[in-house]
Amino acid sequence: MNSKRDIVLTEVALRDGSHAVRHQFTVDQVKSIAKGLDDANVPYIEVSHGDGLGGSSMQYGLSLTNEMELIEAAVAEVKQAKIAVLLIPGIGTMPQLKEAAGLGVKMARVATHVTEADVSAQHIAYAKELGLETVGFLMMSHMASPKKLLEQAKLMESYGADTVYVVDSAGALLPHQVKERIALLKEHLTANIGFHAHNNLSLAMANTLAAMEAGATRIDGSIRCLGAGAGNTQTEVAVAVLDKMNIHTGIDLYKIMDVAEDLVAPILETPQEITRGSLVLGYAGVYSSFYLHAQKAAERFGIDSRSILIELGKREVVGGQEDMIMDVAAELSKRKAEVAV
Ligand SMILES: CC[C@H](O)CC(=O)C(=O)O
Ligand SMILES: [Mn+2]
Repeated sequence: MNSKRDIVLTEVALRDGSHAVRHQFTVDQVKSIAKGLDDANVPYIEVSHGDGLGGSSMQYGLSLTNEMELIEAAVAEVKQAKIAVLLIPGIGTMPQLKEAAGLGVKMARVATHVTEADVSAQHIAYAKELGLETVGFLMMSHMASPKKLLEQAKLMESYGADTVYVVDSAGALLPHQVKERIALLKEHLTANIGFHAHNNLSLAMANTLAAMEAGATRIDGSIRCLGAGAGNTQTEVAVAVLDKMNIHTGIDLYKIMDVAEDLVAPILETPQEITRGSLVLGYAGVYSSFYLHAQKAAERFGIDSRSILIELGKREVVGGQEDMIMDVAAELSKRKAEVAV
């Protein structure tokens, strides 16, 4: 197989998909999926808690299995793929990054809210010091103007990021908005440009193609759409579409289809589809990882999860503010009770 890839895909189901399975991945699941992805020649496989290293907590959701065990298991299974981790400064720590590097991780993706790139400086520098390929990951990119996004991307590049990602965490961006953002970064950065989509408005594939057209050379996918909210760009679909466009991903189409059908589909609690909840996430521009929390809060307070998500969107909540979900739910439920009196 020709090994030169036109587009480099990072498979995120074993990290972003952690949100969708309430962080309940087992060692056996990670082993079999990582092995299948490696065998299909996927170049990068991200493994961590959904909120990155150190995410296992009451606030973000407790992991069933220590993520270092999952990372170690994935590293042991792969022959050619590189294992990546996500780290959000303030949630994950430098010692955890060091531990992951010691286990054989090859790439660190340092994620911040789109307007807070400055908090990634130390972590990006440390990841480089550890010899890791390093990505700056600008989350909730729909919340910043293209000009602001460029300023933040430049910061990450100046800290040493090899690649800077535009991250559509809420699946809220429209194709022309993706194009505008990626094109601007492409014009002004020397780092590789990446794009991470969510499918809440059914635009993940279209947005990924728009990003590539504007110059992105790194993309993310989640197999069987196993990611937060409605999932990400579906990896096996992206491989098929890009193949039809004569864009070489290096990934074996039949093998990746089989991993999706035989290994990933059976572990989904419900099929990954655009439910009204995930649609509202994209429409309101709220973090996909807030979805399950909002559902729980809605059940607890007897209100519609959509009202919670729309209100969170109005308040422009950012990752790390999951505790606001219960506050908003309590407030809306109180308002509802007052109106009923
Ligand atoms: C809370 C971290 C988040 O899941 C990272 C990510 O994949 C995104 O922002 O889309
Ligand atoms: Mn994501």
